[in-house]
Amino acid sequence: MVTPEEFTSRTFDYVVVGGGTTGLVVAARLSEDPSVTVGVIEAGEWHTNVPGVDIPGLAGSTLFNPNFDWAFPSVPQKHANNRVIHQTRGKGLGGSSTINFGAFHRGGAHEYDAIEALGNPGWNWQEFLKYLKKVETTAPVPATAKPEYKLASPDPKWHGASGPIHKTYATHIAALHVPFGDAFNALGVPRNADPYDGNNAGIMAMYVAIDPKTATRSAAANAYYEPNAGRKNLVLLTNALVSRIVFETGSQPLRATGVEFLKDDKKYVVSVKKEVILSAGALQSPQILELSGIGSKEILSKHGIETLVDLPGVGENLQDHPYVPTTHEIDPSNDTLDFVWDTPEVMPQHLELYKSQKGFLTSPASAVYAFVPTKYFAPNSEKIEKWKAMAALSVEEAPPALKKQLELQLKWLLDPSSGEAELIPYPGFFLGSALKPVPKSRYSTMMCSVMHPFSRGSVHISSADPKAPPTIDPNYFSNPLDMELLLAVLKFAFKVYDTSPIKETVIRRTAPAPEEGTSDEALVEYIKGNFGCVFHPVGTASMLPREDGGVVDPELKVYGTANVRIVDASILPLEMTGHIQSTVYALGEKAADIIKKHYA
Ligand SMILES: Cc1cc2nc3c(=O)[nH]c(=O)nc-3n(C[C@H](O)[C@H](O)[C@H](O)COP(=O)(O)OP(=O)(O)OC[C@H]3O[C@@H](n4cnc5c(N)ncnc54)[C@H](O)[C@@H]3O)c2cc1C
Repeated sequence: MVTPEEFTSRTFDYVVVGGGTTGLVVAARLSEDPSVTVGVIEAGEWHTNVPGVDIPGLAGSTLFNPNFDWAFPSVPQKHANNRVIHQTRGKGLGGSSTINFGAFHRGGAHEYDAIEALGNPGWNWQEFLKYLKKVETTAPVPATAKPEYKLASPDPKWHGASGPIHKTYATHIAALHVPFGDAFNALGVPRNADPYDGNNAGIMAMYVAIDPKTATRSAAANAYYEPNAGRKNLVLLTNALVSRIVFETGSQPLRATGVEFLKDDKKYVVSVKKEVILSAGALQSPQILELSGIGSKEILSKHGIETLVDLPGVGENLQDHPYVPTTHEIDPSNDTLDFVWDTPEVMPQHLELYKSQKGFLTSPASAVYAFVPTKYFAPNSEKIEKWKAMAALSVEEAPPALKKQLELQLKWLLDPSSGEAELIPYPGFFLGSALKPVPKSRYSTMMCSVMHPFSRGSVHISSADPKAPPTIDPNYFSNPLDMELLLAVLKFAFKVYDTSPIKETVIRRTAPAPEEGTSDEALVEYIKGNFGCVFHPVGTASMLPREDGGVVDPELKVYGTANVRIVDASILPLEMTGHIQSTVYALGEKAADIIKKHYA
């Protein structure tokens, strides 16, 4: 780490904006060549030796802390009683990989192939698979956990053996996860013994990004940056907010010559020789583009910013996974995480246990996930026909660019092997919901989520001031099909709780409480009042043809520029099933190869 004066005294070959998940992948890979210089600018700190970051069971404790979380609000959501939905984004070295919940998952082969089908040659499942494997080192299934899991039999051919991120199965599994697997199975949802082979539907145990040697989080900062921090050609500047990209006046296409940033309220510019790589994440890369004069002319002129490239796709096509929890009180003999809230005095014992890599703190709370195709969560075939008609109408009414995306989503909705809903059993009362647990009672919560929402939102600057948070409008449920689907997933979760061997332990449903009403209308109100997002925003600088609202081409180059690329989750044109971090790391790896090849 250096001072801003030292940083700006150099001209770097590459300046990476945002030392987050993808930014650090690209910086680490490009600086493998000692003749290449890379400068990384990160707005937050380098969080080292922080229990809330390192200890898997404490994931979530950094949320809302301004040192770790940008904690953006959304605008009031007009299709959800004007609620403001919290948009957590990681702040600090490693970005969101430093604060996320560690689930290490993959999309389905069809979702990666769709990226290619939307106009991006070379961005398909086979190509992604190469990089998904490059990212990871896979630990053997822990011997202690094997009999309990009964789901996991990974085939090494789908898994990486020597990448920087360590992935393992959780060593501590709440006993309840096993009967949940059985209940899903009883409802027809098949077990999937290795969901990493391109078919990710079913009920499964999920890998987590944890180094099993230390039982600590494995993420961008400790996997991609720390081992390379000693490289002379890799220079990191923290606590510096990038305000814009500086371009050569009159250049056509626009040529970036530097990056402007604020540190301790002082303005600096660092020079760049080859490229600027924007990796500020799906909510802030569009912000920096707009502050730099790239975006919709209409939006830029409103804020007094000269339009250098009129690119209306910037900040549009925002998608995320909306989720809603349902909670049941269960038999008090169950071992759940509720003790953390009602008997906090036992925490020191658990911290002690953790030192010998034992106990719940070694693992994320949830170990079993279900990705459920429509045919299982739809109540009947008439409903599927209704959803099909709604989706077809959305395709018909969509502008030409969006039509191509929605056509794919319609196909997946009807595909018996595409996981269109996610259900995550959580052993305890989930404090994200509005209700409060009764001390000494035990609970089980199911997170219910829709994987390919038909709604589209946007993120744009709210001001020309780089310190002003962007205006984030995920526009949840603007397409009514998303509410229909989420309602059906919630009702499917009720069915799971009403199926053996879970049914036998349930005392009563506490959220939504039956007294609040059991009609669809009442449940929709419950969803509106209690839903949140799973923090997987994508699409806001989509890799698509320019005429389809694209912001970057298949080489990740921003249209209208000579040397600015975007490498982060914003370039994914369509939301993926489940948890996107492994895909995001993989796209960072692929981007680094694209850039290296370009200059070879
Ligand atoms: C709370 C939470 C839980 C999640 N759980 C999971 C999970 O369990 N499994 C999973 O697969 N995925 C999960 N995700 C999603 C996943 O972590 C992200 O999709 C992924 O990390 C995004 O990577 P990125 O590189 O696009 O952005 P980020 O990793 O967010 O990086 C962006 C970086 O840019 C920096 N930055 C932004 N603006 C500026 C600026 N102006 N100047 C300088 N720096 C700037 C930020 O501080 C940040 O470090 C979760 C995300 C969150 C937030």
